[in-house]
Amino acid sequence: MHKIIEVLATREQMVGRSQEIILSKMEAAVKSRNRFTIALAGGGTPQPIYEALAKQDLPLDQIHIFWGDERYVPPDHPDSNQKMARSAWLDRVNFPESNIHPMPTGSGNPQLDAENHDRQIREFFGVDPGEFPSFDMILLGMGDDAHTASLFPLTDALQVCDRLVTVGNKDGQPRITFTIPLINQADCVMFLVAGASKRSALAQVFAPTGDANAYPSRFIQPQGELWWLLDAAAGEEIQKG
Ligand SMILES: O=C1O[C@H](COP(=O)(O)O)[C@@H](O)[C@H](O)[C@H]1O
Repeated sequence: MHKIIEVLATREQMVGRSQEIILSKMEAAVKSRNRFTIALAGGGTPQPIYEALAKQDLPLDQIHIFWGDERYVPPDHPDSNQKMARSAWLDRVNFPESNIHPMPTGSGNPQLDAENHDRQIREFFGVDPGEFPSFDMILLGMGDDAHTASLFPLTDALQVCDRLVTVGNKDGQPRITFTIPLINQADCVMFLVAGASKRSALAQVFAPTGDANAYPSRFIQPQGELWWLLDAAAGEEIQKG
């Protein structure tokens, strides 16, 4: 793993820097494999990044969009991560619908939806059960409790290591989420963390030792690059060392 931490003075600079990194990973993947696979994060932090990407001239036919987690709500629900990314980016440009791979949330059975999406991802990448595909890039946020994707502290999802997708548990509410081994198989994982409310979780995640079950972002140790892009409000202490 190659870990890079950058603290940007403002949230706007963080947006600019993340866009730069996404575009350079996209260009490299399209050049070498004719395809760029990216999993998006939900929450408030990445929205301006998606809005900025919507203004770029991108090779849309070669970009495949997935999500690292999803709230268990219909796709047009205000809490839906898919809805946020569609309104901020995907619906603003001419994205081929067949390149958009949302997490299903419609069966009424979160376990079944997780299994179906697991199979969809395997079919897309052509991998057998027991194998983990490598996304070119996975974007992640981090909550004030150090959760990432929908991997919440002290929940069963943290122990799942034989599947790509599982059911997360946010205060008793189901979510659909990538598993830790799927995230860790990525070529590049980029955390986007902004705001002073994230400081204490960041201190726990960056501490030399600690309990990853209590601070799940500690589990994220990809085989490729790990970027932490922080704004100054979140990263003040980290910057001081
Ligand atoms: O619930 C979620 O929260 C995290 C963090 O969101 P943020 O608003 O603090 O940036 C997000 O990464 C995740 O995708 C989302 O479902």
